Amino acid sequence: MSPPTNEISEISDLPQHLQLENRLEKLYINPNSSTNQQLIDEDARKAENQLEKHQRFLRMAKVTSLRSKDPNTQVGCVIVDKENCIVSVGYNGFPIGVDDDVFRWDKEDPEDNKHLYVVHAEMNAIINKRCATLHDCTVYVTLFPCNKCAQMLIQSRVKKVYFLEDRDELPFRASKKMLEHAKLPYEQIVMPRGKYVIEC
Ligand SMILES: O=c1ccn([C@H]2C[C@H](O)[C@@H](COP(=O)(O)O)O2)c(=O)[nH]1
Ligand SMILES: [Zn+2]
Repeated sequence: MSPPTNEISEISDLPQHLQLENRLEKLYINPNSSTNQQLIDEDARKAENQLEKHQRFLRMAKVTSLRSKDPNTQVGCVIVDKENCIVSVGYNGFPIGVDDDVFRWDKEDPEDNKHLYVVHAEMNAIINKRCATLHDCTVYVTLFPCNKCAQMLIQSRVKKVYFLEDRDELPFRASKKMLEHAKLPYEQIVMPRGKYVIEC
């Protein structure tokens, strides 16, 4: 529907680039109106609630990581379904029956180091799942997944990965390349200080 006649003469007198600008201004929604402010406030509240939910699950992943016997890096992973129910947890550790006292946790000897034995937290969480499928689940992990874990998460068809810490090392760079190509989104969450304080 064309604008009223008197507007046509005003708008058509303007240079082309101003004509669009003029029309856009007429569509401009005033954020200061009470209705729009309420919409903006509601969006802000929803975003805050979402962030708090991610922080809660990442705090659980951090608590899970405390069970790891890796003296250098403890990793925890929590997987939740579409209803935000926890369906699995995992931490980095040696396989069942592989004795922590026999196998070494150090990493100096290329022929005998922990990386040859340790099961990653994400892998343990995938294996430990108490549901038929991880399809569309959300993964919370304290350390960004390596390339091998990224493969398993992609194959498990999880929906998104939230993480606390990242590393600029080849396995993690390769992981990002795969996740982005597979369109599996990931997001780093910042925890305010004190969020790990667990009242026992
Ligand atoms: O995706 C990952 C990557 C690493 N981990 C675990 C494996 C190891 O136990 C530590 C890393 O040890 P560094 O001494 O920092 O190399 O993290 C994991 O669980 N998931
Ligand atoms: Zn891994």
